[in-house]
Amino acid sequence: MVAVMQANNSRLRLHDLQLAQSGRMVIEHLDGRFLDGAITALIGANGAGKSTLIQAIMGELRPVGGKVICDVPKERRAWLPQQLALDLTFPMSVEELIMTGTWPSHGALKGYCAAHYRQGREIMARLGISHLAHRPLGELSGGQRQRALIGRTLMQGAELLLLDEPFANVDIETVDVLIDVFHDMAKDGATLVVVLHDMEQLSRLADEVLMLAGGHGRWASPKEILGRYAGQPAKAPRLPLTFPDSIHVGSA
Ligand SMILES: Nc1ncnc2c1ncn2[C@@H]1O[C@H](COP(=O)(O)OP(=O)(O)OP(=O)(O)O)[C@@H](O)[C@H]1O
Repeated sequence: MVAVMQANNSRLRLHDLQLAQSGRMVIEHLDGRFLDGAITALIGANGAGKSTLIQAIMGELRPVGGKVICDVPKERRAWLPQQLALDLTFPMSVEELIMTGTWPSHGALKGYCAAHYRQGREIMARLGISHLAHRPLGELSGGQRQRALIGRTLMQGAELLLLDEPFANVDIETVDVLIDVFHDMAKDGATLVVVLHDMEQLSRLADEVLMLAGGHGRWASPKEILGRYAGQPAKAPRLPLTFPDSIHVGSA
């Protein structure tokens, strides 16, 4: 567990960040910081650049200008793509998947000690999947699979967790369990960045919001965003392609 940070601390900062895909600019001159011990919702219309920003934070996409400054060690960073992007057909059980969370810091070849197995069992109990420990991943429901994947990030002791639509294809009970787990991770000092499209989930989860539109980013409080989009269907808010003037613009 990491120590709880002061609210104004940040181990993840963006400085004049400019990102492109295949030579086309996607994000221009983005500044700001993600608070430690907080959950930031990353929102924007399809194609606004949410996944592009996450790729850059993970170091998988080189900025064309500016930089991402991340003080979280690589072995404590976790990135969970959209479920559809994952191939979970390989023969591995839930427990085996969760234990791989030790690999980034412990290595893949050393094997596991009793303490690792104990921790793995505690994590499965916390996520309500103890009964699935020996179930192959390919035989899980969407919600069960998502709990197992989050279990792996807990085993890793992730201090920076990037999640791309973590509640897509997930049952309501799993949403409740995962929201509690994410809040607990933030309380322990982790930095969470969550791509969301659902305003109800945003209201339950987010401490702050980064909205992307038209190549630019705006920082806002959940209250401001919810005030503006409250009247829209929770599942399909029409997020703007450009910014409404009344959204407060935060600073780095
Ligand atoms: N590998 C790629 N090659 C070329 N263009 C890309 C690539 N990946 C993304 N893009 C383009 O970059 C822009 C931003 O895409 P990105 O996937 O970051 O958006 P997003 O906000 O995550 O969208 P969605 O909500 O649909 O997941 C889009 O115009 C997209 O077509």
